[in-house]
Amino acid sequence: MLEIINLEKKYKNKTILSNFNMLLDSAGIIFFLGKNGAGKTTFFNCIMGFEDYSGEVIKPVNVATVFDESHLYSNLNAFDNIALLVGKNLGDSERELLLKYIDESVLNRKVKSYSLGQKKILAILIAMFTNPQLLILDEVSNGLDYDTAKQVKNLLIACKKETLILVCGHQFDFYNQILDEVFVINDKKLVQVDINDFTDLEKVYEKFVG
Ligand SMILES: Nc1ncnc2c1ncn2[C@@H]1O[C@H](COP(=O)(O)OP(=O)(O)OP(=O)(O)O)[C@@H](O)[C@H]1O
Repeated sequence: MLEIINLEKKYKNKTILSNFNMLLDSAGIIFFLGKNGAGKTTFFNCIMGFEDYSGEVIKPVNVATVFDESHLYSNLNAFDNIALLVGKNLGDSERELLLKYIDESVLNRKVKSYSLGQKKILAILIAMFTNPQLLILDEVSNGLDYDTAKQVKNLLIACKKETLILVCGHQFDFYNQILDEVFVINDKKLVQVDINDFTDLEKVYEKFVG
């Protein structure tokens, strides 16, 4: 599903990511842990092809990403956003999923009136409606209250059954219970954590970064 071979990223002469290798061949949530400036977004940008790099990225054809909510059309309602950004009519199950997470009265309002959580949920749903084999979510847990975080977690659990989802973020509680694999990006290197030894992200941080 996703293979990274000897990926290296430099900005001018400064190496940010060195000799990254990774093979992910099944669906699930893959968490990338790293302190501020470790290179998580840069790695995601390389995978998406938004940055140049050396090495190889072998990825599925259909990849979706949610970096923030800025791509939503704020003067349009959710249905018009979906029509423009997904480019197809929703099927019954997709419509059901949409209504499960956002009330119809909200969906009919312009996106600029949405809460941050409603925008995030809509952005993730729009990404999912494009049927990606690979979904990349950069810091999707930022700024969510307890209930919205729970909703987004449930949505990700529903999505991860069939989709490979790469995530990063600093709210460890949010990710502890939903992740399937953990990688650490630290000191320019990518290290996979043995999931059999995994207890929680705080401990991984202390062991690999702190
Ligand atoms: N366009 C750029 N030019 C030069 N350096 C850059 C550029 N973009 C990112 N960097 C540097 O690359 C390093 C990695 O940044 P990146 O944003 O990938 O980190 P991050 O792990 O996502 O951090 P955070 O958790 O704070 O979001 C940082 O030192 C950053 O300053």
